[in-house]
Amino acid sequence: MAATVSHHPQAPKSIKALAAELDSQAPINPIYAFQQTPNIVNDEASKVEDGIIPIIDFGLLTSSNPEERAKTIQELGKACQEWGFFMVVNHGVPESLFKGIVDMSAAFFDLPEDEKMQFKGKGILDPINYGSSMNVSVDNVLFWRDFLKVFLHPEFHPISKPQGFSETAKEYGKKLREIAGEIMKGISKSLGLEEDYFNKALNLEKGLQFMAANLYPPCPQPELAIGLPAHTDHGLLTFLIQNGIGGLQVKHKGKWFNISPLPNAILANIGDHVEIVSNGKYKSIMHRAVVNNKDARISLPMLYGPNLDTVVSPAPPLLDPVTNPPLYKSLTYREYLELQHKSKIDGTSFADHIHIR
Ligand SMILES: O=C(O)CCC(=O)C(=O)O
Ligand SMILES: [Fe+2]
Repeated sequence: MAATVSHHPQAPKSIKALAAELDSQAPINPIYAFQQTPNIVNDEASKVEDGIIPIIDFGLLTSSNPEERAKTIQELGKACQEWGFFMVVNHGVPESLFKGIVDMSAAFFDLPEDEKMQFKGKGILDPINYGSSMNVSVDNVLFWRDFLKVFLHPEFHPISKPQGFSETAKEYGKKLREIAGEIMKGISKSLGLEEDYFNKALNLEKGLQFMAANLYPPCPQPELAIGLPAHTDHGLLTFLIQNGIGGLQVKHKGKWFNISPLPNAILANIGDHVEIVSNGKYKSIMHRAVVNNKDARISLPMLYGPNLDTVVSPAPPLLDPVTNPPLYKSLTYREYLELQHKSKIDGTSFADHIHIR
């Protein structure tokens, strides 16, 4: 099932091409205006506030001073439990590398439509996948977004255009992978598990890691469209950077918050597979992307997950038959992704679908 707007006969090849054709007065076609509940964006927009989310100092998390490290692990655990989102600072990734990957992604979306189409994917596990929208196979709607996904690990998949993209993606992927590994050790310890628990149980050495680039072109009627509907991320950790334009909203204690990351911080969130392994102690948090009528927004999520063929289950050392029985079914990451892809986006965390009732 091709995840592209060309699926709809009346639609142009990408949201970028559509946005370029529309003038600012053009009425938006309802196929871009899907919301899980009618007018969710309109109804809830007034409740959006600027959120202050926890900050994790990566230098302290990896400190050789045991007290500093222990204190930061505690803060990390609190951030996972209360927000599911946090900003990583003092991470050592040079600003030039952030700029490099943002610029390369912008250059990709600027390629002629026919050249981008060479990378059109067929399924969620395609290592290189360019398209628009989300689950075109099951949702009768399109979202105001074009995307590119590239798998970086356990195998690196080079993409031939634009020139220099692959080199930058490789370097960026390697740096973020090191950071993800340390954060997973911290999360493991914060749950009371041994530091290498996730690493060993989920075979993270051969874990899936991919980058995505999302382009949200300016939209003439942003209040009627949605960039990405509310969802949680699969996998363990997502790291997000953006081109300085806001649009991410996170649901916290029943309210939507606008998130504006600190410059050069990496915005991190935990995914469904941390929720499963922690047996629900840390929840994967709903988030969505809204669009605006002025600036093109680029966001770059990097997903770090288990090995595709490893079964993911609640961690046995955390369980107790009476006080903490397993709440989630055991599935391989691959099975989870395939099941999720067959399901309609319904505004719930997909982890809820494998909840043992
Ligand atoms: O664009 C954003 O800020 C959010 C992107 C996102 O949630 C995703 O790609 O999963
Ligand atoms: Fe997401």
